Amino acid sequence: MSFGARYTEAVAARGRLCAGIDPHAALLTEWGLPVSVDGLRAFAQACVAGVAPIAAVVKPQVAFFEQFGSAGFAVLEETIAGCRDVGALVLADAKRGDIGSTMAAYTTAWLDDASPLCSDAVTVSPYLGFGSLSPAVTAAQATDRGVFALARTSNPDGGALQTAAVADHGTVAQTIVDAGAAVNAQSPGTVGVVVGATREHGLDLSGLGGPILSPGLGAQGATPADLARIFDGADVSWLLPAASRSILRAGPDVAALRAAVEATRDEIEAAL
Ligand SMILES: O=c1ccn([C@@H]2O[C@H](COP(=O)(O)O)[C@@H](O)[C@H]2O)c(=O)[nH]1
Repeated sequence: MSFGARYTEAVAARGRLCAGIDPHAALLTEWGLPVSVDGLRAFAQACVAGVAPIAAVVKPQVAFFEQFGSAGFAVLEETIAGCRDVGALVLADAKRGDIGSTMAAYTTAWLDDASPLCSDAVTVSPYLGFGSLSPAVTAAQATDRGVFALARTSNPDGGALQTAAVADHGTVAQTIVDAGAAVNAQSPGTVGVVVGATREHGLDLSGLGGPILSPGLGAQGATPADLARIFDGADVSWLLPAASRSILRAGPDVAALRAAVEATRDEIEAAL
């Protein structure tokens, strides 16, 4: 089954929400956990129990595991496997991007069945040129996985580059959306794009044919009503709003985490 079909099935069954697993040091402390690998593991296990069984997509933020070195990566491996075991699609938020030959190694790490980090999809940075992502795109097509390319990010600094004009093609961000659309015309849903919920994006997303990951809800200030306004006219069946801290602050109680996922998802559904 193609990634687009797997994604559509997951969202139909569990609702439109990507729940982030972002073990910030401040959250570990709020949860009464030590800022250590043991704390990281306890945090991640609570997310596997409280978030992954009900969210359509979970997005571990790789940076928060990576900061603990190899022991952190071991926890990430357990977390990815645990989330997939309970039926969530795992989108590794690694934001990888490099020249093609190096991109091939990143692709092996995140999208190859033999890798302990293998996920259903991975975030990628297209700012070395969309073509540099070819190894990941080709692997995703061959294995029914996905890549999510940064287009118009949620942070205030992204605009200077991403909204720069490109002759006859709108903006830099629009070229990324259009390059993703060209891939999706061959293999629906393979390429998603990242478009933040924090501001107007100015993009034509109508021809993408793939998921639109929209971070920025909650901790970064965006609301479900903002989503409805910003994506008015887009095909919202592909829209995947994402929230991390605003859900995770409900922990460490597993039932409270579940309730926070459900409440966020229900607010999104009511607004869209
Ligand atoms: O444009 C982007 C791309 C990625 N992110 C990531 O999403 C989460 C957001 O966390 P919150 O706690 O909900 O703010 C985080 O992992 C970012 O690296 C993004 O925010 N914006």
